[in-house]
Amino acid sequence: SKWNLPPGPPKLPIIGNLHQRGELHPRNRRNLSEKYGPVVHLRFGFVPMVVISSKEAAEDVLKTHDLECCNRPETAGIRMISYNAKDIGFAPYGEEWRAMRKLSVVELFSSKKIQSFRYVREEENNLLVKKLSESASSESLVSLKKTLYTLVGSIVCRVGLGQNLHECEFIDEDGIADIVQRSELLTRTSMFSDLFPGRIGELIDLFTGQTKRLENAFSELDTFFQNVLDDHLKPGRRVQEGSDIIDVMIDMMRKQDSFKITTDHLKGMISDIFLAGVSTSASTMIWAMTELIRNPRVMKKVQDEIRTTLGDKKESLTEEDLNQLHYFKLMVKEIFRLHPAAPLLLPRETMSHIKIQGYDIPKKTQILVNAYAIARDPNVWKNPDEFDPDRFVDSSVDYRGLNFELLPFGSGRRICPGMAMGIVIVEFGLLNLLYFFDWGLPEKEAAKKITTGDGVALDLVQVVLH
Ligand code: HEM
Repeated sequence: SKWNLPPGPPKLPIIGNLHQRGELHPRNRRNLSEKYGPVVHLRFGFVPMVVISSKEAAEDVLKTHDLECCNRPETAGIRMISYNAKDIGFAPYGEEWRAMRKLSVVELFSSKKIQSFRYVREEENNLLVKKLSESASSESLVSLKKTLYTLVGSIVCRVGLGQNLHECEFIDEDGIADIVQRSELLTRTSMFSDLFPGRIGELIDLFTGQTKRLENAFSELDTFFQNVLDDHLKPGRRVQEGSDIIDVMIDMMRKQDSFKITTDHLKGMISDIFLAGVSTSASTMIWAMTELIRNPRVMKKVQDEIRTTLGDKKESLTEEDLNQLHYFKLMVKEIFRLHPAAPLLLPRETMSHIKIQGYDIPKKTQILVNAYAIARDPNVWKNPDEFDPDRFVDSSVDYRGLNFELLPFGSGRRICPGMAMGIVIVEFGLLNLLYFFDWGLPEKEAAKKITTGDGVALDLVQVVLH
């Protein structure tokens, strides 16, 4: 080749590196960079791909070449849940993406909006504390997955979609974890036509039944999104928390005073808020509780700080209580480092030929920024696999997109717009769990485990009222 392409494993004819797909699993990703360096070239079928695993190379892509990369709805499942890229997360760079993102920032994520929904987060957390107190007094085990998906789902659905899950007719509050996980299955399901675009790929998917399987999985999600939309379209709808972003979009659609908003844009927005908002925050909290239960020294240090600072007598907490805590916030930062909810960020595609760390990256190459490997790079972090919030005591490294060794929310033009909301949901939820309760593994039986994100976290745990 006339180009200096990055190194990578040898490619077989036609399939390329398809037989090495497992290398892209979060736990294996570091192996790839250990063998080939921080910029690795792969090809899955006909799709060329570059995986970035160092902070310098990530900075090159996300800062220097930000404008030359756009997000890529790379699989059929993602095209479905993004309603053909009519959402924010997978919309190509352009006017529509800009308008949708701006809408979300003004109507959902501005600091004024986030502040004004403080009472929803406080109410939902109080409800959680009440439920957990009942589990504690009856000595029944608690499922972290069910508890935390329900907490985050209730907050996100109330704030973003105007749905109070405790009264909702079309979704059960305890069913949130299942529905989100079904969507994750959709994003993970690989179709032949994703790797070999064209008629032949589509026919093979049809004959092997993959198309049908994907459509079935999507249909349940789509029904939920359609119900949310129908609820907004009902004449005389009872608006509990004031009009939300979907009301605003419907209004804009009727007045035709913006870009041409279609039902796909509305469902794309609902899908983004629900899917991007719920599983990210819930899985971060599950990992925080898992690491704390596994590391009693850190658990004690965090709880001592919380209980000494806030005193022992509070009946409920407010978000202001978070401002007084220091070590607690370092613990959350350490969780964002060890367990980034989107380990490969959102896939990008080069819109022109660029150079990363001296390597040529041709136009239309998929770029995956391996935030997981970067946050565990032994050249940057001491004992990178250890859960140790103390590493941040004298460090100014932060996770808000400016330090490329720590990118749980991404960086650049596509940085997570829900970051401020996600942080407060995670921090305040954890604060309530740690202030009011003591946590441990069940005494006799082994704790049930769940696979989430990059590994196996705890699910069933024991809770005791402090
Ligand atoms: C702990 C919580 C969260 C984490 C760790 C997280 C992480 C991320 C990451 C890594 C990205 C991709 C950024 C990139 O590729 O550079 C992203 C994008 C996005 N996130 Fe979040 N997120 C969280 C919470 C939320 C919440 C609460 C919402 C909405 C309710 C949300 C909505 C979005 C959207 C719409 C995008 C796509 C942005 C675009 O492409 O322009 N996120 N998030």
